Amino acid sequence: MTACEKAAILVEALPYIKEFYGKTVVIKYGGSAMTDCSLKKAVMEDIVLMKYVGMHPVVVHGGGPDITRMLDRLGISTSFVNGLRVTDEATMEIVEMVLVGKINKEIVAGINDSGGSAVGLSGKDGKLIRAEPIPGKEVLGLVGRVRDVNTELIETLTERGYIPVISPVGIGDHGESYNINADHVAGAVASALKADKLVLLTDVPGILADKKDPTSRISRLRISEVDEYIDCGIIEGGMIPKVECCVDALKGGVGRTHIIDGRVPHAILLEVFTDEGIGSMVVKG
Ligand SMILES: Nc1ncnc2c1ncn2[C@@H]1O[C@H](COP(=O)(O)OP(=O)(O)O)[C@@H](O)[C@H]1O
Ligand SMILES: CC(=O)N[C@@H](CCC(=O)OP(=O)(O)O)C(=O)O
Repeated sequence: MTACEKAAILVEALPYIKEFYGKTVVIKYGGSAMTDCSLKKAVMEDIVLMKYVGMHPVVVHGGGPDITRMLDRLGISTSFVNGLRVTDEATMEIVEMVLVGKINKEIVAGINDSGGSAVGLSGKDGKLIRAEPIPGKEVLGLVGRVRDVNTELIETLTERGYIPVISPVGIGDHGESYNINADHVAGAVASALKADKLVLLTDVPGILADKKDPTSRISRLRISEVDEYIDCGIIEGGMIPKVECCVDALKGGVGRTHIIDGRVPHAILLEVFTDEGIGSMVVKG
């Protein structure tokens, strides 16, 4: 690549840097996209770069595959209903250990190693994510939904130059833990902060019309089309909470929502700073 071409790439980013200067971008980093080390490093670098050009990235992470691996090792069986893990007390203990104790600290260390200052928080810290059981879903046990987000804590950190990294474990009225799908937490955090963008990183090129065909990406999906896609089974499993979270976020005042392929190196940079629209956008209407 010539020096001129390199400069052209930097200049292409200029309008986006200007547009998002001082704006909040919530990034959901899903367990399925946490595969190899170089990809993880690229995600950390993208987040740190966003911070240094004046945006306020806020990270919400998942870790479903790691939780499942740990439950397997301990001989605890696990199951999902519409993408949500059925969570009894023994499962909750492992969910919290893996998400808060392991994955959160790995991401914090990775961001710090790439030159940022990350602060790891579970939903219990500063009552960040107050949660309650999902009505009518008793079968899911300790799975919760977000009742309230302590935005002041997040804003205090971001304004002082820190990058908050949030685990999707909520706190109930009596200090009890709730397992919340990380997509739902990301959507609720983005809405509460009135974020400009919500970016969900996962392990597929976006919402696919045919899950077996990676070229069948739907680049824009309107809110009004979502139920039909879920009812006919095109969107299923782990993609359901993702799309629902985009819908809730848009209704909650978030500017744009994107589901992108975290297996593409520097997918966040491509999404935020270039003209290339990657992944799927869920839009109003
Ligand atoms: N229509 C669809 N398009 C793409 N992926 C889909 C679709 N329906 C279901 N999926 C599944 O959703 C998965 C992503 O959700 P999940 O595994 O929970 O990811 P993450 O850990 O990133 O939250 C994909 O790997 C895919 O198997
Ligand atoms: C209720 C529920 O399903 N909680 C999720 C929390 C982690 C998560 O959401 O991880 P991903 O983003 O990697 O899927 C779970 O137990 O797997």
